[in-house]
Amino acid sequence: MTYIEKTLQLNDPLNFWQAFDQSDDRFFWYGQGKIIIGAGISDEPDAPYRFYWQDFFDSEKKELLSFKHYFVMTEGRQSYYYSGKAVEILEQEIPLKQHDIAEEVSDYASWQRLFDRIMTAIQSGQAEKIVASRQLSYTSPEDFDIPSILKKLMLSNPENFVFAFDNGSETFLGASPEILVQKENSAILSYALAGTASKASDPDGQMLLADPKNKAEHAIVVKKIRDKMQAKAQQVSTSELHLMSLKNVFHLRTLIQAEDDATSSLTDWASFLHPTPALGGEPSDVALKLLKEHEGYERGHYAAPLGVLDSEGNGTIIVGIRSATIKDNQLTAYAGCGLVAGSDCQAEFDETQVKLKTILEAL
Ligand SMILES: C=C(O[C@@H]1C=C(C(=O)O)C=C[C@H]1O)C(=O)O
Repeated sequence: MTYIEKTLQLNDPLNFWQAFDQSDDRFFWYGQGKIIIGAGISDEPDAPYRFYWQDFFDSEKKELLSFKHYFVMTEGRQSYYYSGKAVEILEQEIPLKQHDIAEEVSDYASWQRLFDRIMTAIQSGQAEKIVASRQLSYTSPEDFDIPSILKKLMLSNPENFVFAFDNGSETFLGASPEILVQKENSAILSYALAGTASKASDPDGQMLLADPKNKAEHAIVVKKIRDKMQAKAQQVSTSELHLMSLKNVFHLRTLIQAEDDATSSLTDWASFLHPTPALGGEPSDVALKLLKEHEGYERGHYAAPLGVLDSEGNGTIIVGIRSATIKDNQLTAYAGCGLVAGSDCQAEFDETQVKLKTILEAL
């Protein structure tokens, strides 16, 4: 083992994030009671964790990164793993900041154009479902404060996975509710997460659970993930359809599980399942081609696989939704939703507005 372990007792784990130079690559992960922070790229073969990311469209663009320094917090116990020289972690109060953001210009006209294109493809039978998205830009008079945003994301979204990847020049961060694939030895799990209602209009989610359009949209995702899992693993099972309750929305969720003794790696699984019809569409090739041509921006990390693997190769890969890219005082946020026959342009736009709140409420 080239890593040395030291016990820490930080009042705020974000002090670890802060301890590294702005030019160091860093990643942050919070989910299922665990916090993992990595800093300073390393080529050590025996890192305790590795961080994975993949581009949304370009499957060749992906990386599995190891770091020199790790902060790991599980069940209240904190460890610092380092290879080389330890860095002193100073304890400071990390204040919650309120950013004074300038309103974005309305993009409804371009949303309507994209919506019309997609609905034409759906109505002519070329596709069953296509997930359209928006990119919005915001400016703050001061640089955005990443630790403050991460803290707010964790406080408001305990059910989500909060993540950040800082490549030394910009930060991609968010609070995603959606597991693309989780692996615990031979046990594989994926979420079919599609179908959304705002809590403001459907306070207990019962309208969503009974809604035929949302259920049909959801069923497309379940079928695709289940069929794909069946091609690669045994004992594929699906849970009952149920609600996932988040801060501002409910989603329809079905858990899909399988046993894989054939030793496909977690990252193989991620590349195999991505993009599910929850983020791309069905058929996938038709949806991706249309999105590439007409969405009007490059998705990059948005809706793309991103996650953490331990030294045994077990871990969790989520999709980078409810997310934003931040560079200094500029922020670009993303939100999308699935379009199917019967979708309404204004209602879908409103759904993306509610999804954007995950990021906007953390600023
Ligand atoms: C595309 C996004 O979310 C996805 C789309 C959903 C939907 O259309 O109902 C629900 C959850 C996610 O799979 C997003 O948040 O940007």
